Amino acid sequence: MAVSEDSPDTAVIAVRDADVTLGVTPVLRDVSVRIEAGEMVGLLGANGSGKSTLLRTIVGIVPTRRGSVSLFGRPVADRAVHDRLGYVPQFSAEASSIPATARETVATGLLTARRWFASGRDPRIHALLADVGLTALADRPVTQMSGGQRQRVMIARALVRRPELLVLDEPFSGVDMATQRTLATLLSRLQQRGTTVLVVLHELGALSEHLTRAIVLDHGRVVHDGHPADRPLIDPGHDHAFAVDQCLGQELQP
Ligand SMILES: Nc1ncnc2c1ncn2[C@@H]1O[C@H](COP(=O)(O)OP(=O)(O)OP(=O)(O)O)[C@@H](O)[C@H]1O
Repeated sequence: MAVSEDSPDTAVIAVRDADVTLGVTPVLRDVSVRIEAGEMVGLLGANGSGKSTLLRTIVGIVPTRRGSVSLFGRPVADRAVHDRLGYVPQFSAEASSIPATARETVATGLLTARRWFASGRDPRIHALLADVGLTALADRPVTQMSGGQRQRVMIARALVRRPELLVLDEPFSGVDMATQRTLATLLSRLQQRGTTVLVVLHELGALSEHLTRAIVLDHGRVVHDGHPADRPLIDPGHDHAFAVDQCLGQELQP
């Protein structure tokens, strides 16, 4: 979605004309994305299309070479916005090596520069473990959990400081269909309570009926941005028709 330079900054996420290069590889090209409060947006695209890089750019881990990112109307470099943000990276990158129980892992979400100690007995942690259906496994080491259980621990950890914006990178990856439905219901409940959700997906899957918008990336560019139920006819000769069709299952124009 194009964003004009002088539009007011009411968006929870505003990425403007962003180029991102990793090493010498251009990964994102001229990306503009605007997400308003209370939306639940799916970010889709083939492997290597730049989804994780865009998420990392949005949370301030990866810098833009050109363009800008703001959260809640402030530059992403402003540390104040990070208190309002929960980020769940792809679980294999973080959770699989954590030598801690579910309770301890969720408690680390309370750590801040000002508060070095977080008790695993904090009532918030108990409530969040119940929300994600892990009360019975609270004292099990994360390393002994299934992929879906680890995802739920990491989501609970991201929620412990009650973020207004929750950003998740492929939370359904390696997760069985029943757990995907549980996670989809959880995310939908959060959205109904007012949390803005941005989630990287390989396919619309269990979240399709809950998304307010689907954004498709192809080779580092936004090639579709609309409601998941939108079925625009796409010229099959269009450069990005295949990518959009693969992600959204749309009818191509004969
Ligand atoms: N550190 C890096 N240095 C150079 N290129 C990188 C680096 N990290 C990722 N890339 C490249 O950037 C491109 C986008 O990667 P990214 O992980 O953002 O894609 P993705 O859409 O999330 O893929 P997947 O669905 O496989 O997770 C890929 O071509 C990848 O090889």
